[in-house]
Amino acid sequence: MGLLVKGVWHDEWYDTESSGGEFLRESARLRDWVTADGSVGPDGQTALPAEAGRYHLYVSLACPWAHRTLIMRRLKGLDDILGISHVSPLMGKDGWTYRRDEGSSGDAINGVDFHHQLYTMTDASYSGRVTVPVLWDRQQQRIVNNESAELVRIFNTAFNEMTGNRLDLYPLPLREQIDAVNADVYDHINNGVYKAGFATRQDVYEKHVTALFDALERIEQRLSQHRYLAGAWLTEADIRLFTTLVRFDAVYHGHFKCNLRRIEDFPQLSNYLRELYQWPGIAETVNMDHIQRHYYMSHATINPNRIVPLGPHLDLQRQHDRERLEGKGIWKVEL
Ligand SMILES: N[C@@H](CCC(=O)N[C@@H](CS)C(=O)NCC(=O)O)C(=O)O
Repeated sequence: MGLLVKGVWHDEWYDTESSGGEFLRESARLRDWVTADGSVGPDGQTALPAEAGRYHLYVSLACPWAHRTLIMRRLKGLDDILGISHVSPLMGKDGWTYRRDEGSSGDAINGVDFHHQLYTMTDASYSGRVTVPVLWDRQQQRIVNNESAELVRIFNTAFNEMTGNRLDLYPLPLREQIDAVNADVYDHINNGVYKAGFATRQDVYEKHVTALFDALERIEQRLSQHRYLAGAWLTEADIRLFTTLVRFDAVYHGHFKCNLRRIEDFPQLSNYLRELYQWPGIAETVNMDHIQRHYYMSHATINPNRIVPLGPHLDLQRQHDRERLEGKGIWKVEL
C-alpha cells in the first residue's frame, strides 16, 4: 500500500493522524472520457473516440469500485472489444502488482510488474494514490480515466453503435432519482464500510458504523416497496450497491467490524442481493477468493497475521422472493 510522489513510489499506509482518525478518500485525478465519436464528455471533458480493441481495462477482482466496471462490461456486451487484466489480490509494499504466482492475470498489454508503472507511463511526475480500476488507451499509451463512477457511464453509452447493445443503466427520466440514491449509497455504504474499517479512533468508527446501518435501514425500507433502487427498472444505482453488498457478510462484517447485522439478516436486502447475483452474467464477475484474500491479507494494520477466515458459507444461488414486486428489467434506448 502506498502512493506516488512526483513519480516516485512511497510505501505508506493511509494517513489518519492528520484527520483525527478519519479515512479520507482522495478524488480520482485522471478524468478524460471516451465517447462514440470523440466529442466532449457530458461535462465538457476531453474525450477520445470509441474504437474496438483500442482500450484496456485494468481491475482488481477484489475491489468493489473496479467490480462496477466489470459488471458494466459484461451487461453492455463489451467483452470482445474491451480487454481486461487483473492485479494480484495481495496489495503489499509495492501496491497493486501483476504477480501471476499470487493470482494476477499478468499485464497483457504493457507487461508491467506494478500498477503504479501505468500511472508514471501516463505522467512521469504523477502524485497521488494508485488505484484500480483504470481505463488504458493503447494508442496514446496512457490512462484515460481512473474513476469507476465515470467508467460506468462511459461503458453505458460510448460503444453502443459498435455493439448494438441498447441497454441503458442511466436512463434520462430516472437520473434525478438515481443521483440521489447514489449519493446516499456512496457516502454511507460504499465508502461507509471503508470509513468504519479504516478508522483509527473508537468514536470515529462508531460514528461511521452507525451511519452505515442507518443507511442500510433506509435502503431496506425502500426495497420493501420497490424492486430496485430507482423503482421498477434495474439501473447503475443497483450495480453500485451490489458490489458492496456482495462483500459485506464475507469481509466488511468481520474485517471492517461492520457487524451490527449481516446482510443475511435484512429480509429485503438479502433477497435483493440474491436477485442481482443471479442476474445473467453477474455471478461470473464475483470472485470470493480474491475478495477475501485481498482484504484479510493486504491490510496488515487491521489483520497483522493475515489469517483468512474460512467462512461464512454464503449461498447466493438460493431462491429469492423479489418477483412479488414489479420489475421491468433494464431500460432500452433507441439506437
Ligand atoms: N474513486 C476511485 C476509488 C478506487 C479505489 O479506491 N480503489 C482501491 C481498491 S478497492 C484502490 O485501488 N486503493 C489503492 C489505494 O488507495 O492506494 C474509483 O471509484 O474508481
